[in-house]
Amino acid sequence: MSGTDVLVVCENAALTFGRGATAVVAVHGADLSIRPGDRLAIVGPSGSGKSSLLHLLAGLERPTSGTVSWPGLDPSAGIGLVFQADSLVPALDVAENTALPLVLAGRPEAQTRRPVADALDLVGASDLADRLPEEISGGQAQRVAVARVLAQQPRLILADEPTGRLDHATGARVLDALLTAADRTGAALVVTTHDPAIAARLTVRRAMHDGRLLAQEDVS
Ligand SMILES: Nc1ncnc2c1ncn2[C@@H]1O[C@H](COP(=O)(O)OP(=O)(O)OP(=O)(O)O)[C@@H](O)[C@H]1O
Repeated sequence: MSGTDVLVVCENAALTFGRGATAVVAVHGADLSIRPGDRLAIVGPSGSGKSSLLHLLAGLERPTSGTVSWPGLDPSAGIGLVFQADSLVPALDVAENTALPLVLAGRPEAQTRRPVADALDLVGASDLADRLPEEISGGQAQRVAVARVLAQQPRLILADEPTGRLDHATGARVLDALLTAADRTGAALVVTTHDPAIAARLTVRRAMHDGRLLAQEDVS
């Protein structure tokens, strides 16, 4: 595989918040490459640095030292982020919420219908299209949040604790949606989780502990 097939590369990438005595090293020099088709779980307890690492991969934070680069990807267009917190707009129905990033990017509404319908279908939420966020469950809302990312057809999906606040069965369904979508679109998928059962469903797992990304445990 050539170098430009690599979507994102972290080389000794570190992220420190604050300075001096109160500085917190959220990520110690992390080395990581993500390629098309990868299915990676970053596993660790609360505060271990998982979100911080994901933010580096997304380009939302700049490394304090080391580098993060995207040789085979335009990070402003090719990355889809699924956040843990509820992020649906209450006044918009499910279809409008799913279309929102495309509309904000300037796509005419008529051209959003197909990708929105496809994305809702992929997560099994087509029947919710006309409902408002207050009319759906937390698990359904999280699947819609996944659909909203899928509608943008990202080549790299970064999901930060997408199942964190859901019961086990609902969380498994959200993960099903992410895995199915990644398989069908060929996207790479990175999921952070503290749940070993969720991590077990990804192909490769890497543990994080006190900001350190530990060696790979490849289960494929
Ligand atoms: N904006 C910030 N300013 C200061 N410290 C921060 C900031 N963001 C994170 N931290 C600190 O960095 C460390 C890693 O936090 P991070 O959120 O990356 O961990 P996490 O593993 O994702 O935790 P959780 O599962 O609870 O979200 C923690 O000590 C946290 O308090």
